Amino acid sequence: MAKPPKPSTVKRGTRVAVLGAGSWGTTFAKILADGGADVMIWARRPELAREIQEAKRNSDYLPGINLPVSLRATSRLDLALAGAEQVFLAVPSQSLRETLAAARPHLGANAIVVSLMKGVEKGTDLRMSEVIGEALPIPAEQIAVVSGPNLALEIAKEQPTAAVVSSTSLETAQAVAKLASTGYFRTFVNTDVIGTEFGGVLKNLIAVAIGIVDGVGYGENTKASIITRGLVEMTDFAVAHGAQVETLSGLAGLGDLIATCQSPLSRNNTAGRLLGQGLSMADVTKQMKQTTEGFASVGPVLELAKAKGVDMPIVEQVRQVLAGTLKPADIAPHLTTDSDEPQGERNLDDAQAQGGAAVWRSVKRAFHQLRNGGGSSLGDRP
Ligand SMILES: NC(=O)C1=CN([C@@H]2O[C@H](COP(=O)(O)OP(=O)(O)OC[C@H]3O[C@@H](n4cnc5c(N)ncnc54)[C@H](OP(=O)(O)O)[C@@H]3O)[C@@H](O)[C@H]2O)C=CC1
Ligand SMILES: O=C(CO)COP(=O)(O)O
Repeated sequence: MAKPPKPSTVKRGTRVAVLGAGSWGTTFAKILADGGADVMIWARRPELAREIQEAKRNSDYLPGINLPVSLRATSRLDLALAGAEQVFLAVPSQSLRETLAAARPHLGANAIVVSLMKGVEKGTDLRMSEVIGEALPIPAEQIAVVSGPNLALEIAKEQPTAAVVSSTSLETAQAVAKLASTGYFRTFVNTDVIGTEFGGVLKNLIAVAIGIVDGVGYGENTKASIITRGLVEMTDFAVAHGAQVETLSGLAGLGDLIATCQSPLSRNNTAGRLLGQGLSMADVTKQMKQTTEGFASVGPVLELAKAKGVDMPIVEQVRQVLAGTLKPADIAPHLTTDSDEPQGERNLDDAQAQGGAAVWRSVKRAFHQLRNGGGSSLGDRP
């Protein structure tokens, strides 16, 4: 298998495909087109492909947004993938494998394949990059993931933000970052695929918890406690699975956690709020018109946590609320414990976070860099 192209060989007008024309796929296609790539987006519904192609609009998912005139759309996978050097995937996580099976015959052998998704596959507990590695005959060096505080509608309105592109190959991450960069979208790179992917998966679950307590009517103390303890859970979990602790305090971890927990634009947050207001999981699922990844990944995440002996009390409470076995009003950041004794606050510098002290050093380093005009963001490199 040939090596992916070096960043220096990636030129403007590079042919890329985006599979999935929902809110994120369409927004990402806009980022790529605005950055100068030749983008074709695949929508599974021909009428949506036609609207994007002809009216440069996606009124189902991004009402009011004008898409770039250069953006092309099709409902045919073969046309979308023909000649694509980079292929970006933005379908719901649980449908990735079937989408890849349909795409495989049309995919170039050297194409870089990039997950924009934030989920874990039910049944296999695999991250999206792992599903790609299983479903396609390409080496890990040709696979990348993108994550960060990236609420689609804000970005579609060209409000500035940043993201991180991660691949085990720094060259691949840089090649993707180079294309996926424009005036309002700044991309950093790292090689910690595990931390980058799990950051995106886990913040969804904490955002559901935040939505629940919001729906119940609890205030800022409750939410701040859940966000803080949630970051500890996220870090413990990801590090136990091989992530670098710095990644969880970067854009793909803390950054995305803040955005998703704060914003009513977040579907996970919104779905949690409906649960907190008393709706059942089935009713919330019916009401949500878009993908709510947290609902599907709560089971796989808890299985993965159990396998590594990681305690995830907030995520466990989310599972119980979803299952209808815990009243939303009983969800709390108190962290379930069998002991009546007061517990020490297990912070990010706890030994279990394996090098959590490094987080603190990184935070201090980042503040120092910011104060001195440095641009580096913790583990994510420009
Ligand atoms: N929206 C956001 O702000 C962000 C989302 N993400 C991640 O991106 C991924 C996609 O989310 P998002 O775009 O928001 O989701 P949306 O719900 O907005 O869109 C989903 C897209 O996938 C298509 N789709 C649904 N089911 C299938 C299927 N079985 N096979 C093939 N295509 C299917 C939909 O087609 P149709 O319209 O025909 O139903 C639609 O084009 C998720 O993992 C999410 O976590 C990441 C960062 C930001
Ligand atoms: O991942 C996102 C923002 O970074 C989008 O979050 P939701 O899927 O909850 O809308």
